[in-house]
Amino acid sequence: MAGTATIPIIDISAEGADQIQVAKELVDAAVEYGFVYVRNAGRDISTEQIENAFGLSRTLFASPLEDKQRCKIEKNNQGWSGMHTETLDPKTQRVGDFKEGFNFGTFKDGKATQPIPRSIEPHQAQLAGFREACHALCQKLLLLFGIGLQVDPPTFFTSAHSPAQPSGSILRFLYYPPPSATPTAEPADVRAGAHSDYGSVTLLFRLRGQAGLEILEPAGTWAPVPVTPPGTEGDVAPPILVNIGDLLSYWTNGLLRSTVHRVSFSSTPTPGESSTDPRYSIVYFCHPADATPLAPVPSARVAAAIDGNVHAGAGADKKEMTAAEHLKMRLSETYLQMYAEGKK
Ligand SMILES: O=C(O)CCC(=O)C(=O)O
Ligand SMILES: [Fe+2]
Repeated sequence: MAGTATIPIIDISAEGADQIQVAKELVDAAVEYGFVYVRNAGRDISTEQIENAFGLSRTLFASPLEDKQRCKIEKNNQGWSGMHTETLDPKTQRVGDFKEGFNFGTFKDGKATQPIPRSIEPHQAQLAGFREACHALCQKLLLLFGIGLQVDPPTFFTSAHSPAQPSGSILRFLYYPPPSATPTAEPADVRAGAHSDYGSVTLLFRLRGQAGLEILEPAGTWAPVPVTPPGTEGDVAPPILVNIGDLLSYWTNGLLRSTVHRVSFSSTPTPGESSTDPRYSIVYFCHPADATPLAPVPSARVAAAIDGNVHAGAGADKKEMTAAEHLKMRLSETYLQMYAEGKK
């Protein structure tokens, strides 16, 4: 598949896999690409759980508009965002993203702690379970990063991501209407503007056949990221796409790369994929506990990255802040309008 992104595929839960070797491969992928496919044999998150989550997403976005509007996104980053509400790349976008989103914060005793559309109220426990499974997978990845970077102790990142503490972690459903329903879209418009994610690690679930995601390669060209990369066609579910967010890149002095990506209407089609249908994706943005100071990571490899500054930008003008301060800084750039209104 010429032109498609080269992203390593790793099976972190294969029986008998050597965890040191897996950790090394994961770190190498994060340093070089910022993205990695985690092969999904249903061991970490079951196929049924993922299918159910996509089913709930369809139900949610098909809810009456008033019901979604009742749950509008607030400064806590939870709730529904309508078409064009979010502008991920304000410098280049003529108009906001052609998408709807719904951000779920925490659940308590299987119940949401925020307003949610009536249609999904009976299914809150399922959503809570899915969010928990996503967080557990992120913890597994964060432990592997600790091992692969020889952080002392290797649980340095996982302890900072305790699910019991308040954090910016968000489970997000996304719906991109079909181009036939967005006749005002111009050729240069995008379904989701170019951006890098804000947190530590992101999990992305996609559906076979639905194109659109592209990453910005070092040469400055956009490369499509197939849902089903070669060799995974026979897997029970497409691999889960994992990428490094700005916070983890910042925390590791830019050693782990936070790669810019977008969702376009017209990415070069990968065989078997198209952009003509509605597109659904599910994202889990994993963040450390709010109070976590983004202090130096006790790893010789990370420390060495300060001078080399492998990827300029992320860690370049480093000042110590907490995870919550880092998130606030990034959110205020995306929801310009909401934050401007707040300032009035
Ligand atoms: O929908 C997708 O495939 C990507 C979404 C994304 O990058 C995001 O929400 O941060
Ligand atoms: Fe993203």
